[in-house]
Amino acid sequence: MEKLNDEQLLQNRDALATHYQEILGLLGEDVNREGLIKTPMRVAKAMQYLTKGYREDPAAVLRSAMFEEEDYKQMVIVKDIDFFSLCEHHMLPFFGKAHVAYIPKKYITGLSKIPRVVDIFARRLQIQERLTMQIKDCIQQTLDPLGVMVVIEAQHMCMQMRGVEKQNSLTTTSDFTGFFQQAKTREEFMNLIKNNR
Ligand SMILES: Nc1nc2c(ncn2[C@@H]2O[C@H](COP(=O)(O)OP(=O)(O)OP(=O)(O)O)[C@@H](O)[C@H]2O)c(=O)[nH]1
Ligand SMILES: [Zn+2]
Repeated sequence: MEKLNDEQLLQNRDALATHYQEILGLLGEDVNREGLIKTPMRVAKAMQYLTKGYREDPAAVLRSAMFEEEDYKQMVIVKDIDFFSLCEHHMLPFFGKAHVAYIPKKYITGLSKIPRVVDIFARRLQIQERLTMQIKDCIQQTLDPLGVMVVIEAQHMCMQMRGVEKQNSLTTTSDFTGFFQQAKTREEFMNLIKNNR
């Protein structure tokens, strides 16, 4: 997707606000009532914020704190990373926790960079499966570790507030590379994210 510069971003924000005003009217609202006067611009800003991941580079974030570390060859796990995303089918939120593990080969990254990568991919229109794969691919391609695994547990508002209306269902997705192809390695990760809270 093309990167927007600041000027285009502001122009798009104005255009979005105009459209949201029309949308409010089409929903049967009185667009001139006091509570709604600023709503179109608020929604425009909120939607640009919730999709700002398109304008950020996750690999650059990982590389910004990438260190050579030849000796540590065990799993590094960052678990319980809260995220909020929007499903691309309904543009309704889905949110939950991401758990990420990798086994370094030559490089490690600053720990905070993993949740930053999760956020960059989450702040786009997504499906949970693709979010899972993109995080995995970005870490694999940038750090070139011996393996990476991503598990995401999420609730989808499009399944809770509407549609099938199942309030307690949780969707789990996972994807992995390298050493995580071994069931034992996956088990170790799954045990570590379940326990020790
Ligand atoms: N695989 C996958 N499906 C998703 C995700 N988010 C939403 N969906 C599903 O996308 C599907 C879209 O199906 P459609 O039948 O075209 O849409 P719909 O008529 O609104 O479907 P219902 O939600 O069943 O009412 C639904 O089954 C949603 O539950 C996601 O992250 N991954
Ligand atoms: Zn949906």
